Amino acid sequence: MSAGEEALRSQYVIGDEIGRGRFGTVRRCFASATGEPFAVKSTPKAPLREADPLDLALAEQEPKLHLLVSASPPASRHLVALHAAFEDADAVHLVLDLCAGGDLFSLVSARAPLPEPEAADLLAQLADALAGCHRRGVAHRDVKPDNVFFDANGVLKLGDFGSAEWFGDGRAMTGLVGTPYYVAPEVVAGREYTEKVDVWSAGVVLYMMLSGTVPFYGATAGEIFESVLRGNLRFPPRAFAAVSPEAKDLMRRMICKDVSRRFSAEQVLRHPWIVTRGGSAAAG
Ligand SMILES: Nc1ncnc2c1ncn2[C@@H]1O[C@H](COP(=O)(O)OP(=O)(O)OP(=O)(O)O)[C@@H](O)[C@H]1O
Repeated sequence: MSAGEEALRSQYVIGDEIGRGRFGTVRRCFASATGEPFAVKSTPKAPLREADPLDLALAEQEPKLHLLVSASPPASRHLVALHAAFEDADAVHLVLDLCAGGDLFSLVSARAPLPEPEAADLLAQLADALAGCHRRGVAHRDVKPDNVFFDANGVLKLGDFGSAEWFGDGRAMTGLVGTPYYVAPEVVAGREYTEKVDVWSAGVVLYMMLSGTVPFYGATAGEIFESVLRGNLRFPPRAFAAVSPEAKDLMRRMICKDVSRRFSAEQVLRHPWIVTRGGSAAAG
């Protein structure tokens, strides 16, 4: 057993595997002292070293950036908190909030289009998570439904800081990271970019919640990138006839090619459609 796994097992009892990602596995675990449940994400470094030096650099950077946003007091209650990290030459083990309520990908796959009050409530929680990250100088860079989780009480938690980057010293970011349907055009274009790439991706998530479709698509990653670069945002009546003008207004301000005009996460939180939670009577 490696030193990291041994240190992990000295404080946590390891349970069943919950899931598997491209490089790592996620297992249930329990704090030995209290029995409190967590999730532990373990990423072995050997396959990463063989795959791509950028992937290895990101995996090694993940705990630092994740800690920066979730250390007490957390930047937002809507971030998956990192409780402990164990690292050695072989692997990185991250002990995380257990998200027992599934993820947004499963929710939209089963139920989209969502009613506007529900979509607005989810986007408000996501924007709060992003505003918190951005205040601490961290861009997530892979906002998509698969990385948006729910805890056992249904509270939204943004997770997976495996693509995150620090921009806190005002430096511009570069590098093609993210996921084709959700990635911002300035990332695809290979230009320098800012934390507003996360707002574009969150806008695509909103479009997905309200219609069950994505705004930019293609048969291959290359075709999707071309569509993203054109950035021609449309609301086909078949999917959007029942969607309010206020929701469309917010999507236009998030999925906006001109970065200087694109909303920040804080501006999203102040938009009338978010403030009134999609016009729901419960808003206050
Ligand atoms: N904190 C968590 N609590 C509960 N389940 C989780 C948690 N984090 C991840 N999972 C689940 O574990 C699985 C693997 O997650 P992981 O983040 O390692 O990979 P991925 O995002 O699916 O893939 P990749 O990171 O390679 O793009 C997913 O099915 C995810 O739903």
